[in-house]
Amino acid sequence: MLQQLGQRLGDVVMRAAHLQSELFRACGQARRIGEHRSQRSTAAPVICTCPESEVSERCDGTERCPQKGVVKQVASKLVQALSEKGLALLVNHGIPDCKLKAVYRAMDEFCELPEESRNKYERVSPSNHGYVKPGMERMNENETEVRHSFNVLGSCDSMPDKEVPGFSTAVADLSRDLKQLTTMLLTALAVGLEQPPDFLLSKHAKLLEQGNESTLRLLYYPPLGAPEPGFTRCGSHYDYGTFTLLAQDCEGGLEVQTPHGERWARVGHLPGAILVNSGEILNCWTNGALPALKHRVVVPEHCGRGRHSIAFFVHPDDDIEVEPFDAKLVKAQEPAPCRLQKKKKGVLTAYQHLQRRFRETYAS
Ligand SMILES: O=C(O)CCC(=O)C(=O)O
Ligand SMILES: [Fe+2]
Repeated sequence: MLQQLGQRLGDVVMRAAHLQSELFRACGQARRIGEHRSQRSTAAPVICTCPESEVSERCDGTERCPQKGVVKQVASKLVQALSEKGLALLVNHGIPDCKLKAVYRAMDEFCELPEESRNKYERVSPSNHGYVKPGMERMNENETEVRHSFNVLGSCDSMPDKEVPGFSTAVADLSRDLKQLTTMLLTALAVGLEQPPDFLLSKHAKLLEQGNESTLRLLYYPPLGAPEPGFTRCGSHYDYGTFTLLAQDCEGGLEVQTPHGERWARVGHLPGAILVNSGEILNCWTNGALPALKHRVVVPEHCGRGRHSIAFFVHPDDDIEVEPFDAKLVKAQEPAPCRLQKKKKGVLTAYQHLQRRFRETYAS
């Protein structure tokens, strides 16, 4: 009898502890991403890219956590998040806020220059490097997209340092950290897909060098007042590459359509987090197992301020082909049509795919 009672008490205590930890987890998650505030917000999975035991004061983007342990912990969470939601919020990623803010400031100063100074750095097709003024790029035809972008390719050196001292230093500092984070994520993704650790890395061997179109894009969306028909910040689209890392200020406006949902949902702002979302090439490689995320940036109703964001578009090396990997890799998936394959003539390379998208979206 006493033994039975003891057992029951033990069970109750265990259950209470379990419920408490569930509650803490749920509260932490909700508090962090503010998902409970609006029905239209999406619950973006939060992934810590530096295990708790490794987080230290010194983890500021230059001090990295040991790769091996991190990769294992991130791998399955990342694959699950990208397959179910197409996105995740990365925390403890090691990229200090001050490096992001330095780039926001550099872009602010660039946008304050007179138009003729800005135009000296204009993007000239087919290169993707350089300044893109408002209205020059359209993700869809019906709306004018009001944003300034400065695309930075690792292999190009035309930078407005004369007009904005420190521009390239701020960009280089951040790019170095983003490349390091990307290396870890590509390794984790490969491991999560049950492939050798360097399976995806080897397809991105020239990241930020000649022969690879990965791009750091600085974005500034000027204040527009209230939403107005015919104008938006960024039309709905999929990113073109493997995945994108996105940092944003607290202005808001980013909306996503998760793979199995039709409605647009806001992504709550989690200070310091970096969003990762899958792009068209990852979608194609995995035959839809890791679907590309449709997203857009709307003008918030209350909009009184400008919005800053930084996107790091991760692309495979130019000559890598865009076709589904071996069927074994994407087992148990419905065969989803890969929209990137060229009819009959074979497959596109990463570079050809990108150029095709640029022809569709850039005015010149
Ligand atoms: O500014 C943003 O938050 C998103 C930008 C974006 O989606 C893009 O440039 O592809
Ligand atoms: Fe995008």
